[in-house]
Amino acid sequence: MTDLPVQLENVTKRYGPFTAVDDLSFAVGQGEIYGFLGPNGAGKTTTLRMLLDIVQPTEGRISVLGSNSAISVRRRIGYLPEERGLYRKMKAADSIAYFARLRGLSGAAAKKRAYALLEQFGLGDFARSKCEALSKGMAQKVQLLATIAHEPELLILDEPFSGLDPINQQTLEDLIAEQRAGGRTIIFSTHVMQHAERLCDRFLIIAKGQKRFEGTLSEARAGFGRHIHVRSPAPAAAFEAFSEVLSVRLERGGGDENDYDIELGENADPQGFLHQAVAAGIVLTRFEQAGATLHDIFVALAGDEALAPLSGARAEAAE
Ligand SMILES: Nc1ncnc2c1ncn2[C@@H]1O[C@H](COP(=O)(O)OP(=O)(O)OP(=O)(O)O)[C@@H](O)[C@H]1O
Repeated sequence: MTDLPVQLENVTKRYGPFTAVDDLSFAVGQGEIYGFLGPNGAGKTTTLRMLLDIVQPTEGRISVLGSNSAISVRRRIGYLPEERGLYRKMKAADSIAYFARLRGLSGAAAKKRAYALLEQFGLGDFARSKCEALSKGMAQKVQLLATIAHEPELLILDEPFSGLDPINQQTLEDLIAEQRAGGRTIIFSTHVMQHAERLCDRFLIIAKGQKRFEGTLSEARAGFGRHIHVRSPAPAAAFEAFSEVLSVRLERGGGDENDYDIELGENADPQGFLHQAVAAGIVLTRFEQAGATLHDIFVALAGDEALAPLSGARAEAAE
């Protein structure tokens, strides 16, 4: 089908009358970090399981590392499932070595790698601890290390950040970035937009089984209004009267210190906003321009409101 590590064409998955994934197509390039974003029940896990040939699509075609079944190339794939699970009685190092051996490493190489990874990721002291004695976050880290121990060229991580504290979330971000620097291709699903915003080369937003957007952050932003953040003693109504202002949201308020998030039209010039403020004698003690965040885009494209037919600029962004 293609040289791309992952490609889906018109993939649909139905469970009886229910369509979990609806005519979904996307491709992931070699060495990309690809974010898979969607609200609960959007079809992310189902899609990742179809990629891995754990469940079969009702319709459509899937290619993974040049094969039409991930099972035949499983040694080249690392998969972190959404439901975590380690053998409770097995030691941390043995767990990692066990998964690495299943993926083709020799016993000695697997063990050596397990100890090295645990050391590298701050769990050296727990190498001989049974998994049942690890905290939830530590166990998750061990499972992640088991996912990468055989140095797979394609990593598929289902909600890898959930259950990790902020420090370990950062460690995981670094790990994902390092894996990419080593030439690997990574797909991960998440609800947390900040991770995707920082890490992903491209991302896909899915809702109700359907693709809402695929592309880069700047491509997503192009279809959205521009935001500015201002601090001013003036009331919101003063800004609502300006031309090109679509909405004014009070982020923090009180006395003379109101912080507003102001959305301007797509082609509006933020300097024009400044001129209007000066002309109206409005004091601004802060003025910052910002693109829409991935959070804004996600809510607009995958929130309830966006489940109605899309219109205008947002529909174009979702094409
Ligand atoms: N085996 C199954 N039988 C019937 N329905 C299923 C099955 N597996 C998934 N579904 C349904 O398909 C839809 C998509 O589920 P999926 O787990 O793929 O969503 P998700 O995007 O991963 O959600 P979450 O973020 O909550 O994990 C859900 O409505 C779910 O109930």
